[in-house]
Amino acid sequence: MLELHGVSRSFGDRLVLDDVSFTVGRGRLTGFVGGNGAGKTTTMRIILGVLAPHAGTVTLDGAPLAGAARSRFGYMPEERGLYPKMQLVEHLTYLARLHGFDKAGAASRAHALVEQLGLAERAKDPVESLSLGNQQRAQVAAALVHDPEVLVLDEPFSGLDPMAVDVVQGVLAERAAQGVPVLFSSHQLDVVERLCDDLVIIAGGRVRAAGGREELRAQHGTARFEIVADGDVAWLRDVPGVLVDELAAATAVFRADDDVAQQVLRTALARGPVHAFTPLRPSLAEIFRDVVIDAPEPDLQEAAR
Ligand SMILES: Nc1ncnc2c1ncn2[C@@H]1O[C@H](COP(=O)(O)OP(=O)(O)OP(=O)(O)O)[C@@H](O)[C@H]1O
Repeated sequence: MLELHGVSRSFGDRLVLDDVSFTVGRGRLTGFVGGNGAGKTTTMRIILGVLAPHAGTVTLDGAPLAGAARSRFGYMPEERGLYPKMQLVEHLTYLARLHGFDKAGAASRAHALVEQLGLAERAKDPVESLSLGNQQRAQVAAALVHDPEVLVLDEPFSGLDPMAVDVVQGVLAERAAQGVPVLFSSHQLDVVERLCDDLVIIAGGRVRAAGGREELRAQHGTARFEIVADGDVAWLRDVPGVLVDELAAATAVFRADDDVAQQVLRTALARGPVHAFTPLRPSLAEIFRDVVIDAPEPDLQEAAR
């Protein structure tokens, strides 16, 4: 397990990370979500050891990270950095050589990755001639070239079409299934919602929520239910503790706590057949609004003084 504990960092007198703590479990795809300037890249650079924290620790399975341990990390930085003139497969072979693979091993690794990321037909193309989406896939391949023990990816899904998202997600999920902690940042809440097991939501340099996707859905947002009955369900309006959001003849969406919802179901069944009764979990966008937008912005600069 990769763990950040109490990580803080300032630039000049600007505090940009404030007591950031979270874990990235083995076998879990962890999405790191936050708006522009929230502190995602800074956090990732600290994990990688590119930037030093001013306070706090980063550990892997409880052990502090030395340089050698980090050489087993795979990182896809925000600023994409492949040599534009180099052929894709040649480039990946070169990177594998830098990581200590022998010539044959490096070439076979490069070919396997090109294949896995759906770039086989582009293998001999110079990197600069690839479409943006394919360059992005190439960057993911570059982060994976040495079979890393931990994967940290800054916006790996940005600019990808839905098919490419699935390809990259498949590759990351496979690494996660092998026990690799995988942390990726994203602005695309719908993508994160679909792909990740765990979530870390950061805003203004502070972690606002972290945990399993389902756990967070259960904790945040209002519990809502949809009911589809046989006859009119307008009677719902008169049930104490029920707030009807939508009503159309035999279908309604309402808010209520779990006990009241169960009572509604019993009442509905006593009245006639119920075709569907579904808890509607809040979407990630709703949770994000709940924990980020609705929460008062902490005055980090004040806290830094
Ligand atoms: N080297 C630096 N010097 C000064 N300020 C910096 C530096 N790097 C980052 N910052 C500031 O730290 C804050 C967090 O930036 P960071 O890049 O970590 O955010 P982010 O969540 O990755 O944002 P984005 O989604 O826009 O990439 C920002 O206000 C940024 O301006």
